[in-house]
Amino acid sequence: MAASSAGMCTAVCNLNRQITVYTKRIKAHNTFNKIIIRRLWTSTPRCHSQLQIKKKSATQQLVGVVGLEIHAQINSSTKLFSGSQVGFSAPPNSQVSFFDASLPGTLPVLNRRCVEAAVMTGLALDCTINRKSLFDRKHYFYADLPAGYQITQQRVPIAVDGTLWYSHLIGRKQGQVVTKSVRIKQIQLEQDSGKSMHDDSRSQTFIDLNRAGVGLMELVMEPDMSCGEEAAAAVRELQLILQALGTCQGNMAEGQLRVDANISVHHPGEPLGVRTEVKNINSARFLAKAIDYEIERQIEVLESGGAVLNETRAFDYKSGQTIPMRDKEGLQDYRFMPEPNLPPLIVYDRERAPPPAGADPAQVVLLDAVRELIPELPRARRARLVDTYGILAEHSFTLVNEDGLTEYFEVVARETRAGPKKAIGWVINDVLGLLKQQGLNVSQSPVSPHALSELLDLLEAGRVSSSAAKTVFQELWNGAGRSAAQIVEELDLGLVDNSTELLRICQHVIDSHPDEVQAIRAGNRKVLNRLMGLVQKQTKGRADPVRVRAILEQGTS
Ligand SMILES: Nc1ncnc2c1ncn2[C@@H]1O[C@H](COP(=O)(O)OP(=O)(O)OP(=O)(O)O)[C@@H](O)[C@H]1O
Ligand SMILES: [Mg+2]
Ligand SMILES: [Mg+2]
Repeated sequence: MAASSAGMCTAVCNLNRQITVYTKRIKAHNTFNKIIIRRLWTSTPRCHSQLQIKKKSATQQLVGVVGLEIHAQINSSTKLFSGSQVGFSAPPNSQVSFFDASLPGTLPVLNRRCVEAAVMTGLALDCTINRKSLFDRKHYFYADLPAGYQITQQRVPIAVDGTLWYSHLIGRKQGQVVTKSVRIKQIQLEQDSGKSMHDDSRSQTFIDLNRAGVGLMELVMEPDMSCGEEAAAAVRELQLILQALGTCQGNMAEGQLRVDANISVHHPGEPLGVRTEVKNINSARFLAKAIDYEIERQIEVLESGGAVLNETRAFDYKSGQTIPMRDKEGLQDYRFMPEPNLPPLIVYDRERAPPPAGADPAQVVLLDAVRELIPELPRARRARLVDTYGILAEHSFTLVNEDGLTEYFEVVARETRAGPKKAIGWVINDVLGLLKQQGLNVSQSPVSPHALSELLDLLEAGRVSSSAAKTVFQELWNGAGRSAAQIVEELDLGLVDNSTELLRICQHVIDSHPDEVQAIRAGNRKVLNRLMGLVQKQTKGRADPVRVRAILEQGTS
C-alpha cells in the first residue's frame, strides 16, 4: 500500500507553499530572540548534591528541578498503524502508505510488535501495565503531520508508575559509584510525525513522510532530577536498557531517542517553579549542557528580579545556549479527543486474564510471555560482574557500556588461567583501547577472546614477559591467522630461560655502566630500574623482570 513519491508530490507541493510563509515567520521571531539573549556561564554542574554553597544557606539557594520526556523510536520493521517499512536513510517519501499520508478512508491497524515493545519496556522499568489502555487524538497544525492530529495515549497510557535506577561515577578518578532513581510517570504509545527540511537558499520547506507514523514510546519522567549530569546519566542508562531489551536501538544521533528537558528552579521545600522546555536534544552531552545553562539562566533571571516564562526553548549547539522558540501558554490547546477508529488496547495474561477462547494468537499480547523474554538488564549485569569476577565497579560500567564487551570479557575470563583481574586489564586497555582508536566495534575485533585467552595463558605460565606479550598482542591484532604460541616461536619472543645467557647479559650491563653501579651502591635504588631497562632492551623484552632484578641486585651489592 506504499504510496509512490510521484503520487505524494501534489499534496506535498501544495503544503510547501503554505510552509514557506510559516517558516519565514519563525525565522523572523528567532532573529529577534537571539538579540535579547545574554551569554551565561555554564561550566559549573548544578547538581544540588554537589553544589558548593558558599554565601547562602541551603534553603536560600535556588536549585534546579528537571523532568524529562523521552521519545524512543520502537525497533520495528513496520510503522505503528500501517504496514509501511521503517528505515533511516531511505529516499524521501519512499516509505509512506496511504494511511501515513492521511488519505481519506484509510484506517489504523495496530502493530503488535510495537505494543509488545512498550509492555516490555514498561516491565523493565517496574511500571504497572494497564490491562486496558486507550488511544486519543492530539491536534496541532504542522505540515509534517498531514492528519492534523497525532494518535497518542493521553487518558490511559499503556504503562504507569515506574522507576528508572541509574548510576554515575564521581570523584577525582571517577572511582565512586552513586546510584539514584527517577520515577517514570507513564509510557505512552504514539505516532511520530514526518520531517520538514528547510532549504534556506530557496526559502522552501520540503516534507518527507517516511517517518510519519513510525511507532514511538513517550516516556514521561517525574521532575526528580536536579542537574544536567543526573539527566545525562539517566538517559544513558535508559539507552542501555532499551538496547538490552531490543525495543529501541537508542541511537541519539539518528533521532531514535529524542529528549525534551523540562527545567525550573526553586528554593528547596517550596513549590516548584515555572518550567521551560528545551526540545529535541540529541546527545547526552548536549542535554547536560543545555540543562545546566538553563538552570543558571533561570537563577540569574529570578535573582535580578525577573520572572521565568513558561516557554519552549531550543539548544544552540554552537553557542551552548538555550534560545526561546515559542511561548507555551495559550498555544497549548491540543483539543484531545478519543480516537474513534481504534478500540481499547487490551493486554492479556495467561494466568490471571487469559484471552477469550478462539482469539487469534497473532492478535494477542500476553504480559507473562513478554516478561519471560526480558534479558539481564544493565544494573543487574554490573552487579553480577563485580560479584562473580571481583572486578572494580568502574570496569563493570565500561564492560556494560560497550555492546558485546561483557560477552567478550566473560569468554576470556572463563578460558584463561590468568584470572579475571588480569583479563579485565587486557580487555579494557588493550582490546577496547585499539577498537576505539580504529573506530571498530567489539564484534569487529581482530583478536578473538579465545586468542587473547591463549596469550594470557602463555603470560601466566611464564613463557613470555609482559612486554613481549604486548608485541604478541599487536601481531595477533595485525592478523595473519597465527596463534599466540606460533607468534612467540616465530619471532623468538619466549622468555630467556637460559640462566647462563641471562647472567652474561646482566653482567655485561653492570660492567659497562660503572657510574650507575656506583649510584646504586650509594643507595639510589631508582637507578636499578635504568639497568633493568637496558637488560630488557638487549633481550628484546624477553627476560623475566623478577629474575633480572634479582641478578642485578646481587651484582651491584
Ligand atoms: N516545575 C517543573 N520543573 C521541571 N520539570 C517539570 C515541572 N513540572 C513538570 N515537569 C516535567 O514536565 C514534563 C511534563 O510532560 P507532559 O508530557 O506531562 O506535558 P507537556 O510537556 O505539557 O506536554 P507535551 O507532551 O506536549 O510536551 C514531565 O517530564 C514533568 O516531570
Ligand atoms: Mg509529553
Ligand atoms: Mg513536554
